[in-house]
Amino acid sequence: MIQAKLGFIGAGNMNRAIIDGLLSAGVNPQHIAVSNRSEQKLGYFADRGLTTSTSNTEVAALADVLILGVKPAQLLDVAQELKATCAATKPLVISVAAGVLTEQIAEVLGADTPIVRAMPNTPSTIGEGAAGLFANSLVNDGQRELAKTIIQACGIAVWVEQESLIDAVIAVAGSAPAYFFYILETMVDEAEKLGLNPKDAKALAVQTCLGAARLVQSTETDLATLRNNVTSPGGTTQAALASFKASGLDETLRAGMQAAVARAQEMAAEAARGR
Ligand SMILES: NC(=O)C1=CN([C@@H]2O[C@H](COP(=O)(O)OP(=O)(O)OC[C@H]3O[C@@H](n4cnc5c(N)ncnc54)[C@H](OP(=O)(O)O)[C@@H]3O)[C@@H](O)[C@H]2O)C=CC1
Ligand SMILES: O=C(O)[C@@H]1CCC=N1
Repeated sequence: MIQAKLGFIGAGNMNRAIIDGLLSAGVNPQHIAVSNRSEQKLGYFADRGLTTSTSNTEVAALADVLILGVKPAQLLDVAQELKATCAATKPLVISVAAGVLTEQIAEVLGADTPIVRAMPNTPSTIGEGAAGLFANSLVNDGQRELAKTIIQACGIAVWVEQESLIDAVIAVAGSAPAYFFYILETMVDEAEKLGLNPKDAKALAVQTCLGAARLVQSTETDLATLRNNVTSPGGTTQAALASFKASGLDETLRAGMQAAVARAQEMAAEAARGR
């Protein structure tokens, strides 16, 4: 189990999801400290036995691993605030921010800073996260293992060897829970319009989503074959899929993922301009 002291900067949605995942995985709450600029969100963590503070430097001073979970636009200012503390304590830095490059963080914290960029997602909160990790050249093998252990406690994690691939991870995992929630919202709404009551509509749509995902995970059978197994020739599924195709669903999904990547690239430029 993780013995390192973990310091989380930012108590928002993503850091909270990681902390929830770590606590469910059995990480000692006394090994976790969390800061947030406003006090309100810290009560949740204090109630669970974590050290909390509105001072980022106070939390950073306690940390072997510092997880930066503020919004991208705030990340480099927060790094500036933490620079002196990090110079003294030399933590492994993990940034979960979309768009902000390790090089940009190192420009603020110092060129000798080991930095991992993690791109997790919010199902981490129930140990079902999917994350990508990239390490700069200062991260040693032990730190790589530690970073992966922390993120994997909340789900699965894969290393990418080029930082630009973190943007692909954003498109397929970081942002992607929202795509599925959006699809489910539409499916539930339409099922209601077709006459099902809201409770049954949601239960059926959500269980189908879960069942389909679990079926994929449980078998070597490829996705296209699993799809074909549902699609009787001349039947209802074929009619639905033909309608999706005719209205350009494939291109729509691809364009959405590309838009996520393009936005991540813009955010890196914005972070650079903001300083
Ligand atoms: N949400 C997601 O699904 C994912 C998010 N990410 C990344 O995670 C990061 C956080 O996103 P998310 O959790 O959604 O955002 P949230 O707005 O929920 O959380 C950000 C938190 O940072 C706090 N904060 C802001 N400035 C400071 C500061 N100077 N010092 C201390 N705390 C501060 C905010 O406090 P306050 O409440 O007082 O404003 C807020 O609680 C982003 O960089 C995002 O790119 C990555 C993958 C997925
Ligand atoms: O929407 C965002 O920018 C963040 C990054 C991935 C998920 N949420």
